[in-house]
Amino acid sequence: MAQDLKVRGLCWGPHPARRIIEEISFDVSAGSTTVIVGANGAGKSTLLRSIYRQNRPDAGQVMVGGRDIWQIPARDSARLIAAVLQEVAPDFAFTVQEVVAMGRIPHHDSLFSRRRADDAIIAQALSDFELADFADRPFSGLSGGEKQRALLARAIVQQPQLIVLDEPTNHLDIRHQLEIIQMLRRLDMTVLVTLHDLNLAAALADQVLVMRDGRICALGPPKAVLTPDTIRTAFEVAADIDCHPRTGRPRFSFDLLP
Ligand SMILES: Nc1ncnc2c1ncn2[C@@H]1O[C@H](COP(=O)(O)OP(=O)(O)OP(=O)(O)O)[C@@H](O)[C@H]1O
Repeated sequence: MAQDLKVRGLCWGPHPARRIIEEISFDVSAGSTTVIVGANGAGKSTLLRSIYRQNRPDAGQVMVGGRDIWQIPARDSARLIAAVLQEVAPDFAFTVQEVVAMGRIPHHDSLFSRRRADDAIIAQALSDFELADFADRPFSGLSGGEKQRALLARAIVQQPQLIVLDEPTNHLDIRHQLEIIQMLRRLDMTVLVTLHDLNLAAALADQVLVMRDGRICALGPPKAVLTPDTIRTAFEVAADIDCHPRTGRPRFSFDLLP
């Protein structure tokens, strides 16, 4: 069962005099998807780091299913939250199957135990992400997009309540980008994801959170939030928005400001 996410008054900075994110509060209801967008350096990845328990917040709370993830053991939070990050260890000395299988570790008593049921979960993920043919190949030899799919598969086999993804469509070709978006829409999990592509954001989001200079500058459903004014404020570009003739979703094109 997916659980809801509540973020309250979250602040973090590398030292007390420099806050990168300030007073961030928002909710993601159980099973829904929130997409975070914003210009380079707006604080998107920094916000995610306090949510998946990498940066301990200076102030504020992150609650998943009513549990403050900074107040429970790391192992318990690993059962609640999976993260797919931009920063990938350059040389995992493991096969693709071993990397995907790592997602099961939070469910085990020891690092090396594995249950028979795990094999079916891992095989399904390898198949869903078109990785079955790569299963025995070294992870380090994969292309950027194949690595990204393997890391997504690892997060899915973790069977978390909340999945946090930082730019998961980076490195992916157009078909794989669309497939990842479709796959994320079908997940029975609460999803928090950063995306740069506003067309993909509008296709995926129940709610869009726009960040600027470490703060929330807009929050709400895609059509209400992704307006020319907000886009101009957040990205300093002019946006034209029309309606996609087939899907009915907003469609964006951009220009530099005069
Ligand atoms: N540990 C740190 N020490 C100092 N500055 C940091 C630290 N972490 C992040 N920053 C700075 O905070 C700002 C926000 O960074 P962050 O990576 O969160 O932005 P972002 O919105 O994810 O950007 P991008 O779209 O480029 O990935 C940047 O200016 C970054 O250099």
